[in-house]
Amino acid sequence: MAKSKRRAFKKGGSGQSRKDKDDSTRTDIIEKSDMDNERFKAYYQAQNLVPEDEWEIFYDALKQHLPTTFRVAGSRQVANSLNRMIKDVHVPALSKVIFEGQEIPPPAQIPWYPDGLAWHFNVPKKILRKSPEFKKFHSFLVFETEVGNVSRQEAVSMLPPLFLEVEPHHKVMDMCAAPGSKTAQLLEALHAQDSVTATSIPSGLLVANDSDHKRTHLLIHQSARLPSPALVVTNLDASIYPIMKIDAPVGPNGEKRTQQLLFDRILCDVPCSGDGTMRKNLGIWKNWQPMDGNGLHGLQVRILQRAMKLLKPEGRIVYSTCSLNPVENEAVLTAALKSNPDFYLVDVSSMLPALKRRPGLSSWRPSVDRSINTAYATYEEFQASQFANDNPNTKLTEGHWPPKDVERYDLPRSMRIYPHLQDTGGFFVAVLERRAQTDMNANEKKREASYSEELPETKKPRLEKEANEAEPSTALETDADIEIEAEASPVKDVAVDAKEDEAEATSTSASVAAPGKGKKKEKASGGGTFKEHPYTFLSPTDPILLHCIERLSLNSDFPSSNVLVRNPEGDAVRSLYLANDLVKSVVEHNNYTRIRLSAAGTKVFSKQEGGKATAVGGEPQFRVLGEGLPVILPFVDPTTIITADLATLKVLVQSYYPLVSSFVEPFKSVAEARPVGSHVVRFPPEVMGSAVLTHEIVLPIWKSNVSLTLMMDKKAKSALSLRLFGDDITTAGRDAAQKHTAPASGSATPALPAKANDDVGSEMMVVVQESDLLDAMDDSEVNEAV
Ligand SMILES: C[S@@+](CC[C@H](N)C(=O)[O-])C[C@H]1O[C@@H](n2cnc3c(N)ncnc32)[C@H](O)[C@@H]1O
Repeated sequence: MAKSKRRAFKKGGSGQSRKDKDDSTRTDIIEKSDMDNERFKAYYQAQNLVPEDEWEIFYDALKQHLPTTFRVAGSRQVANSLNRMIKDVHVPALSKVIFEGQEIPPPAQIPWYPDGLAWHFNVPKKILRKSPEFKKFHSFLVFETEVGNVSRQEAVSMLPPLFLEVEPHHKVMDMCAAPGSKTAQLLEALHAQDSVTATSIPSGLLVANDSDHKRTHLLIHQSARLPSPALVVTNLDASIYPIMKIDAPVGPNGEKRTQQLLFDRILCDVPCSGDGTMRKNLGIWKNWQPMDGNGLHGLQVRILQRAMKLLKPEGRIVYSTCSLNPVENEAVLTAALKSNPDFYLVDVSSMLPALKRRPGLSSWRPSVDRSINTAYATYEEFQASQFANDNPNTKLTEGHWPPKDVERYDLPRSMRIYPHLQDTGGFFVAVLERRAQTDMNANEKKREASYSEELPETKKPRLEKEANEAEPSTALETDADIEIEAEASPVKDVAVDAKEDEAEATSTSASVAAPGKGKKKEKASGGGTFKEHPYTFLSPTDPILLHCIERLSLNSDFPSSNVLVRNPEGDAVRSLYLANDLVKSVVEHNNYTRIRLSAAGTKVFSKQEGGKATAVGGEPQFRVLGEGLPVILPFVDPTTIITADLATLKVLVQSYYPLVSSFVEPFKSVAEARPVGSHVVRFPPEVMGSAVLTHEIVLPIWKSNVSLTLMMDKKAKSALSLRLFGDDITTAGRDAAQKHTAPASGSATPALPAKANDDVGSEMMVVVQESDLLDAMDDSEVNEAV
């Protein structure tokens, strides 16, 4: 088979990268002519997914190449600025591109996405490689993706966070979050108040969870693109997620109290069979069969039911899948709504009016076997059948079928997105809300209380071993009401707790007391591969912390009691993280191994390794990180910030360690007068020849005895260089150009605040080659969530 004819796939929701597989053993290579599946046709025609006369259009759309889509990410102000650049600079440059005699349409804004911040274009890879204009645009996208200003994400995958309507004060949970494209959107909503240069500290919280340990780390990596003190990452099975504790207001006698952490917003973007992604994951054509959806139904119901228990009254849940199968969608909703009568589906037909959608189905027939047997209209019919008699182990439950009173669930309020409606993948979204407590009648409350008995006995999810081992005792709590509980004893020293936690993490079993339920045996939460270090909050008088505060002249508003470290000793030895109050509360009141806490807050300071890394007196030197700077900037004394011009920035971008003496005045004298260590430089808007800096940018530098270093990750530096100077003038970029493999240069475009998001001190310089750019794009396709 010719390579050009082969297209690879990943199955939706499985997260398997094409690079994970050895070509010789792959069965996922498919010819265009293989895009046909009789079982798929028979099954979905039996469901009346679309009107009969629309079937061919729908089926044909599934076989078409999926357009490339991306979202301009980051905080609102930065995003709007980059969006203007795309509109005013890139789109005009891409209009009227003729390739092999054909006019290629430029990228266009996705009409339903708020503020026109999402784009789509449908250009074959060949054009991206060969058309100079598209090649430039492609480089721009790759670099901006690297630094987090652009998110490559399927259009339909952008929907669930929009329907969740997150605000900065909300407590938000993303139950199945990896690899994290929706988590990024949720974080952006929490950070809606960020400015161009400074990150706000939202009062809300985002708990991003995934049961897959490796994917949790991918999630942490992705979320680092929008560093947030409000983020917590956990690694648990969402269907048994424990109710965590947080601080409650102090009691009347000043006693410390805790309360259950219930969420305002929960996203359930559950694992699914993924057949809505067939346009991209072509192997689904070959392997599709209805039992995949049947098998996932139970886990999906349990995850949604668990979310319902973790939600506040009047809170909102968005349930979504990239599956077309009603068994994974409407059937899950009815099963969960049935056991939680205080929930209802919300009519969101007036939201995103430009989005073309179809109402959720009110009737469907599961297939009872692989060969599409949809003969049974109701569960009762099925149970009474010879088939059920002959096949007692089918594991099909009542919940797989529509209930008799299906009308009462308002299923048409849920949304189906089909590929032919607006040239996207297939998707399902439903918005559920919990009634205010006073609206619940006594009967409903009673049913609510018996929640745990009502949980359907469904097949155990196929999870990683360690996720199965993590069965927190509080997962069995049935009560989701907010309870203020008096602490039996004052809050213990967190450092002591952390050490105890670590000891627990290494044991194989532990006895813990579930609140109000006496002693109970619990499997070790820290089993399997959970080997995280404890989280310890530093004393505000910690000498290293005080040194960092002093070095940057942080004002007294800096939340110095919210700085934590991650090492067994609980000392400030390497990195310092900043958490907001809610994240601190989560860390302090929950055993970190039991909730398998994988990340909390964001890194702001790091020890400078090597060279002149010790200050006078032999103290280790710490520096502010690029990713941490926007978070601490609001607290930095403005008089300590050095002001510099574009010519200075150009020198800093061009070389790794320019000598202080190589700069021009007045910057040179200012830099000479500064002590060795971490400093912050602001570059005000300026025009210098063809380079235009439209917004102020603020960046961290490190001063050694004789030289300065711009503390930016190499890719962020290249992206900044391309934006500002129209070319990659960094050392890496010049090396690449010398090998005739440099990333394509773009025309000088207005600069955006750069995200300096890595640890330059320990960084290996790698030359970015043109082939890497295409691969990088491919990687983001592979990792992109659907
Ligand atoms: C559809 S993907 C989520 C995509 C993600 N929301 C995004 O936008 O990037 C489903 C995720 O659920 C995770 N998962 C599977 N079973 C789970 C469970 N029982 N609890 C939590 N996560 C689970 C998978 O590891 C996978 O990452």
